[in-house]
Amino acid sequence: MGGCTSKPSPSGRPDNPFFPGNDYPLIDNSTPTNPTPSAAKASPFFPFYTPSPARHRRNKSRDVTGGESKSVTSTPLRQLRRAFNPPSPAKHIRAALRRRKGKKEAALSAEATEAPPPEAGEEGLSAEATEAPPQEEGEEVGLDKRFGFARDLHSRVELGDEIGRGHFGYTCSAKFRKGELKGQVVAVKIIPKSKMTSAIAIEDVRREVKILQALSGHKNLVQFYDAFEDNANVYIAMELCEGGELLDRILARGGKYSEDDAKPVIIQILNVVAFCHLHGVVHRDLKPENFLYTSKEENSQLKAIDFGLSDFVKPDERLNDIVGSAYYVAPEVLHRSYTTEADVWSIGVIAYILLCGSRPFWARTESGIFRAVLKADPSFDEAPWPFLSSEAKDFVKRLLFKDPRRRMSASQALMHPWIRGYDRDMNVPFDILIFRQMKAYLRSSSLRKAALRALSKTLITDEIIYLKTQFSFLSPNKDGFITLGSIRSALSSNATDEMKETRIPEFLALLNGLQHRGMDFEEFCAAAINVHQHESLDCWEESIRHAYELFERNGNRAIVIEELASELGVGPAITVHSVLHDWIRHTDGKLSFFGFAKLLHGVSVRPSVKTTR
Ligand SMILES: Nc1ncnc2c1ncn2[C@@H]1O[C@H](COP(=O)(O)OP(=O)(O)OP(=O)(O)O)[C@@H](O)[C@H]1O
Ligand SMILES: [Ca+2]
Ligand SMILES: [Ca+2]
Ligand SMILES: [Ca+2]
Repeated sequence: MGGCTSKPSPSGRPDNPFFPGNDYPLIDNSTPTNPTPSAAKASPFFPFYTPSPARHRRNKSRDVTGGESKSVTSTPLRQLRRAFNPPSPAKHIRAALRRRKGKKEAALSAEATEAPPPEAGEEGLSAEATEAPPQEEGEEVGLDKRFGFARDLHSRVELGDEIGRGHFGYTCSAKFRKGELKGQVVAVKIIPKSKMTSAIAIEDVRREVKILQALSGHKNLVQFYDAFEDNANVYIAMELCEGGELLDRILARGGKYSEDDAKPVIIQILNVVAFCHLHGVVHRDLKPENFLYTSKEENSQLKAIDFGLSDFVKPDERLNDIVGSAYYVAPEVLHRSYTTEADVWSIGVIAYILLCGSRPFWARTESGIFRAVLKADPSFDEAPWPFLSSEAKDFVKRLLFKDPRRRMSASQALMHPWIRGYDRDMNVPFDILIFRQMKAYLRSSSLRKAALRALSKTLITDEIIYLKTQFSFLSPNKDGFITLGSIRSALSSNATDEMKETRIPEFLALLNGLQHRGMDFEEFCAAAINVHQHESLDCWEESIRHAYELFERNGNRAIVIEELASELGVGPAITVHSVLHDWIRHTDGKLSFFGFAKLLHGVSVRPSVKTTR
């Protein structure tokens, strides 16, 4: 069964992912962050970056609060200059860029006049918009903009020229005047306090620094040095990356990378993102602009920057605020219930762009893009896709599964056949997804455990290779067993302080089913098998039939509805019973094939949702 391949992307919709592009960008007021729609447009902390230059034009003309600064008004040009082509037909990125540059002014004025009224009820986005809680007027008056950072920037650091700009701040080169880093040239990101017009915006900056500080040390993450403040600004001193943004390299190449050139880029991105996820951080703004090269050299190291939209997430928690950049945003973010997999989607978008030079989800307006993200399947039919390896396509498709439960995790992606052999010395980090699976397994009923054990006998080679790697990570003493102690020591090596102090104890507490015993590889496979991912394989039907046969031989038993209900943790309601009726075979009272399949998928116990915005 080892040769089983993936299915083509689910419900392969052949139609064009373009939509008539005259929708008003609904997202503007769909997040509760925003005090009011108009204030949201004026706020530089508006958490969603529109790809449409039109909005910035409108902002400018409509902005009566004076909240627009140089950095925001400079963005439309930057984004126009940097637009990718639509996916269909895939065109050479450079040619389109040249064309667009010529038409820039015309396009700007045309699009600026193109703002039709909002469409009601579309995609649920406008419905969600009404959920935005009202924010008190004049909140800014009482805002405490003290961060507790050092106030002696100017005596310790000499600021140099501006080297970059974003929505929130600008970045300068700088030099330490004294101390350990004396003479060292660094980068200082400067975020004006005048832009922090809400408690949430202030909290975002606080978190940006905290996360950078907590994660600093990974080779693909910008090194943090120190944070400062004065009455006007917050200053984040970090490693200077002199090689420019990944986006510029993509554009300089004309958009397309050979498979072998794309691999090291994607590996570095996956590496740092798997690290973030293990440490409980979702980046939420992964895009080629937010990866910098340390030097101009072709194979210099890539560093993730800009944790301005990042957040902490506990293993069991889901986030619900809609943030990110439209082209890269995952469907479940738009549905307001997501966790680490949302970052993996963004990496899928980056991988798609690297390999073909076009965006997988494209439209002329924000709401059009969102519709494409939610509904359209990216095209793999046009050049260069037919000429790329099937592994490359499978890889990208598995990052872009709309169902986050089917999507690969970052660690898993590093083990995908397309890149697995590329870097022999690669250390694949522990997968947070395995942890979630193990936790769920340890808490499930003996019947479900037996079902999972049967299914794990149908794992394919690629799955086994990945599970072996993860197992050997967790059982460093090589005695063939995972224990709480072995998990602790595996996670502690290379862990950040934050990880050691809070995260590892949290992990261990959730795995307390292992308190008095070990777990061998066979059981680990049952614990870690991901039913939703396994289901996306071509051989699923065959696989589950075979698993049921095994389960019939040594796992199935007579069960009554009450017991089943309590095993599943559902109440004794009559409606539940009528549902569970089909799960039990009438002839002998044992679990039916239907019940077996249902049991494998588990009952979805509603996870806690973190509400931050
Ligand atoms: N460590 C660094 N070394 C060199 N340049 C940097 C560094 N950090 C940031 N920059 C430059 O400054 C730009 C803005 O930084 P950053 O993306 O962190 O700001 P932002 O205001 O959060 O931007 P955004 O609009 O993307 O949210 C980057 O795109 C990059 O060009
Ligand atoms: Ca950025
Ligand atoms: Ca940012
Ligand atoms: Ca921020």
